[in-house]
Amino acid sequence: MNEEGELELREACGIFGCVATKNQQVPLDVPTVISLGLVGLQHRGQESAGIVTTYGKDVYQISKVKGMGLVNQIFKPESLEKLKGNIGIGHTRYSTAGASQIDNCQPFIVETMHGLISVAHNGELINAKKLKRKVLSSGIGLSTGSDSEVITQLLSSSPPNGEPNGPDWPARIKWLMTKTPTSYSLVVMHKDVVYAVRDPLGNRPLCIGKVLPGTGSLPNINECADQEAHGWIVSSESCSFQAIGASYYREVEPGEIVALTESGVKSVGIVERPDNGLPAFCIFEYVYFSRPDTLLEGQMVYTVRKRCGMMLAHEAPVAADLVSTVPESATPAAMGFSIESGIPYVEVLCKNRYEGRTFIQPSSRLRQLGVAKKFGALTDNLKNQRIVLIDDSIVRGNTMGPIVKLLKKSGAKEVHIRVASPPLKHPCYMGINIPTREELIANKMDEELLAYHFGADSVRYLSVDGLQTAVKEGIKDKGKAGHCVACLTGTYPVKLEW
Ligand SMILES: O=P(O)(O)OC[C@H]1O[C@H](OP(=O)(O)OP(=O)(O)O)[C@H](O)[C@@H]1O
Ligand SMILES: NC(=O)CC[C@H](N)C(=O)O
Ligand code: SF4
Ligand SMILES: [Mg+2]
Repeated sequence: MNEEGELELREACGIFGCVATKNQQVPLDVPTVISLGLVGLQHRGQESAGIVTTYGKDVYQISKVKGMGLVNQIFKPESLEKLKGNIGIGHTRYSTAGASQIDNCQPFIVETMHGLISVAHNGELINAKKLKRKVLSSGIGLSTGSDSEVITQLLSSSPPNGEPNGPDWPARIKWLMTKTPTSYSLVVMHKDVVYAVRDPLGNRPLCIGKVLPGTGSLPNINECADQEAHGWIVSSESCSFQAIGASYYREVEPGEIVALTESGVKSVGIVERPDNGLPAFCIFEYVYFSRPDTLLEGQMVYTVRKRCGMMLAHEAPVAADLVSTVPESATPAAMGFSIESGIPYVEVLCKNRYEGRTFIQPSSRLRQLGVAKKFGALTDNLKNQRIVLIDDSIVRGNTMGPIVKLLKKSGAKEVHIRVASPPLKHPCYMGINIPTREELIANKMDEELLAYHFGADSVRYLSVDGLQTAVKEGIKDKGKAGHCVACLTGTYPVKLEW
């Protein structure tokens, strides 16, 4: 909730982990690698960030730096100096549960029977309230409003079969996973291991990269399979690998627990989905949240967005002189629309690069002002032109109205809005703070009314089928892929229990 008491559509957090491999002549600078990794994930969370590191020898010895703000503001050389270790995890946050304040800043650290554990979480527990009651009734106090703290506390209790041979973290993680089906991608650090965990539905992304000696080269993993790793990393998105000189290794599978140690990467368990149904990977990661250079399910997000634009041109054609984008995230879809329709792609809006993403402004008033400050019209390109204007999504409708006004005022003859995703009508309970039903403009107006409201000549959305087809086209094993489309259809991947 913001100060006006309204829920906002926010992005998902970014999580990152790194382990240096043993016997390296020049050891990997793990704190710097993690901070670079988090910069690459900055688009997923801009409220606060934190890094925890250790040498993995003493279960009570860790160093941590956390703060409010952007990664580069928090991790300056002086603060990176404070981080010691050859293994660590990091987080960059957008709050979905618990206020945006330093107490809720991640990674969370708690002391367990076996020493300290640190946890960074992306997602939102669908049954957080129930689990919170469970934790509290077992006599454990909670000090924050964050569901990620609930995860950390649940991991600090022994699994039902006990631990006759010492701490069994995979068993503890599996036990947690049977208590909550979604939504979480986690990095859990204890002593000398980072566990990378993806919930059984695979709702949030998580992938592994191999750090190679030197920087700059990014060979395909098949080309560098024989090269010795300098370290291993795990990240919400592969876009963060490029800055580190790491190559993409593989995704963490839905329900999988992978251990990263100085000896390498090992799958240490998998929790099946209860009904053996398909995964429910968030389709909005493709539409808006992920960076276009990220690989999801073996395909580049940019390519999928382009295909959505092509599909949209096919489903909702219109006679026009040019196709354009509402920058940034809609640009690949606009390219796709242009290719499929044969109408040239021309830029009509100039974006102020110092203005952030509008969704995430802390209040409605600021969001509206934000839109006005964010765009200028490229008048020479649009005078007397019939424009097809592509956006990736319409949520509250704050962005589109002022833009159409600006374009018309600047001389556009017609503005036809084409949206590269279906109408957003239902809330998300899995890690994205989509506004309430009442605030979502698609619940108040159909396409015709929206066109009138925005002052546009027409509005058309992509169909749910069209979006799913565009996403599935590039997935190799189509039979195994499944996506959550709950905010578009109202059908949730699991029963909602509070
Ligand atoms: O209907 P609304 O409530 O206005 O929200 C929809 C807009 O918000 C997002 O852009 P945003 O400015 O967040 O980021 P971007 O620059 O990555 O496109 C999205 O891409 C749409 O343009
Ligand atoms: N966006 C997220 O993934 C948030 C994680 C967690 N629920 C929090 O609010 O901190
Ligand atoms: S409801 Fe929408 S935003 Fe939430 S996980 Fe599902 S597809 Fe993603
Ligand atoms: Mg946008």
